[in-house]
Amino acid sequence: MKTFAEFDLEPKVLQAITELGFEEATPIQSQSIPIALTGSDLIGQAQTGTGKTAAFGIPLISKIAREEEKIVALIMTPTRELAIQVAEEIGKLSRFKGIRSLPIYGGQDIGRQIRGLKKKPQIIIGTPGRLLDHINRKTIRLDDVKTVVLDEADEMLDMGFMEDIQSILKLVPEERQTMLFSATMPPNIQRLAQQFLKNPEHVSVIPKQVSAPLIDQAYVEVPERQKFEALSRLIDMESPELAIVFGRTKRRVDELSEALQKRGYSADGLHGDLSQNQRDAVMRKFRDGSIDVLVATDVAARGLDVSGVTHVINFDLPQDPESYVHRIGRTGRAGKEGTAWSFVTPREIDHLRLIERVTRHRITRKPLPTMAEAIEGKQRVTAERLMDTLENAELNEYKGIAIQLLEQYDSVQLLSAAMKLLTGEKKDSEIQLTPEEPIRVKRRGGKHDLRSGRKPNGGYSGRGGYGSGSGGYRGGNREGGNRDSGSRDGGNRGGYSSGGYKGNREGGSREGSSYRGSGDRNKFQRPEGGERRAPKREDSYDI
Ligand SMILES: Nc1ncnc2c1ncn2[C@@H]1O[C@H](COP(=O)(O)OP(=O)(O)OP(=O)(O)O)[C@@H](O)[C@H]1O
Ligand SMILES: [Mg+2]
Repeated sequence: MKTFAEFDLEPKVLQAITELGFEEATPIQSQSIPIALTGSDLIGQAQTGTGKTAAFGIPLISKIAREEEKIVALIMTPTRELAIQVAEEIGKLSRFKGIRSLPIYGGQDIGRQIRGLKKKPQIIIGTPGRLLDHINRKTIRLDDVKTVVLDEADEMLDMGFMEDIQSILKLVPEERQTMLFSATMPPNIQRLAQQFLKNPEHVSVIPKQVSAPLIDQAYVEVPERQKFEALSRLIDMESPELAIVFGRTKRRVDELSEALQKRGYSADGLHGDLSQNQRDAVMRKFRDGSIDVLVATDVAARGLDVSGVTHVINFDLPQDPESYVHRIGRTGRAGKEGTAWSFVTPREIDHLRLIERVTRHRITRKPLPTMAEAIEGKQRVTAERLMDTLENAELNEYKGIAIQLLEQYDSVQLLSAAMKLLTGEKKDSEIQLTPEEPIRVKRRGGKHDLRSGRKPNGGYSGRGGYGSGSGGYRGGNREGGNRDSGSRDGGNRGGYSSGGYKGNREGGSREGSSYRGSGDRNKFQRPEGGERRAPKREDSYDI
């Protein structure tokens, strides 16, 4: 492990890193920072929660001069929440250097953004749709941009942002550095890389399994109509500090968060149909702990970094393995442990097996939590609260009544009554959720490997993320890599018969590995005022 002092960074950047509490660089940071500082293009892949933001943020900030009054760096993210979060981290990293950065995303008052732009930020962090709006209004000019980062590039493609990204990048000078980061690199990413990156260096920090190593992964087989009961019991049994529950559709998320509230849980929902103010409020409440269950669509699957998320629960299985990896990666971050549970209906077992195969990780089957376990879990929490109060609170005012009660009643009886009261038994209100169709396994042509998208012989062979002891990836064997001709983008994704950057992947050279798909998936109308999505995704993958 390297310390940050080993990189050639200016004191003000180092100071900011120290202030953030980072002591050692994570593997992706150790490898990416020196390369990024040279200015070469870069594709960075590393497990969720291992510090990819700082891996591009630190070099990016290092290269900007404080006096600059133009936009010199552009970071694109697929979701608004991620734009806000990345902007925050960039803000913290550039604090002492005095670099200005600004998030630009849909749903926020454009006037406010224009006022922000007048302060001449050097770094813009934005979602593609709103960025284009500003470009069209001429409130953002990209003529001086020297560095572009595509965070979660594969997701941006899946959301149908390809054309927007193309239009944006056409306006950025050719002489620039382009970096692309994600935990997963499905083959379609190569199309983007070939178009927009020049001889990129690949940095992959991926051990055998793609998902982060500190996540305990389990599933329970549960019929659709029993899922809600299973969820309540699971939450009671595990008593998460903070949990994210993923539902498949916006309707599901609405129904689920309402149902959880009805049962007395402190939960709220997040999805793309809420107003930006509502989305921001929910995220704020979750970050500050005033709600402890966030129910969300895949809008929260990528990149979000909320410390204290101990549990991720897939109430519905995600459509594909990439999404699984990103969803569960909301826990087990920055060296902490986490737990991921997935609910699988009997007809979805095959889909779970596919996820296991692609992520190369066995997911442990566990029985449905029993009522007794749920009650025991709740009682444990009550007992912990009680002991905490015992140790930390001022109790003198209560002692008189306590002595009186103890004279009258048996102490065990008395404490049991107090615990019952504190546990706050939940109302067993009847909950009816609209059933979701089971996810079907879709044929995935060729061998799918989430670890693709790197050069065959240059893999990293050290530890994967912090805290993991597993060995690194050595060599590549992506065979053909046809992702899937019938997947969620309507079957027009088209595969690569052979991939390969720098012409050295088995069976293909860079020039020879042409993209064979038709571009139809991007030919659709952009919804009014909204951000663009692929049509297939809209109905089957509605976030
Ligand atoms: N060197 C470091 N030491 C300690 N903590 C770090 C270090 N670098 C980053 N972190 C912290 O780790 C957390 C995860 O970082 P980040 O969000 O960049 O992960 P990521 O790799 O982008 O994950 P994802 O794939 O989910 O987007 C953040 O809270 C960040 O502040
Ligand atoms: Mg990230």
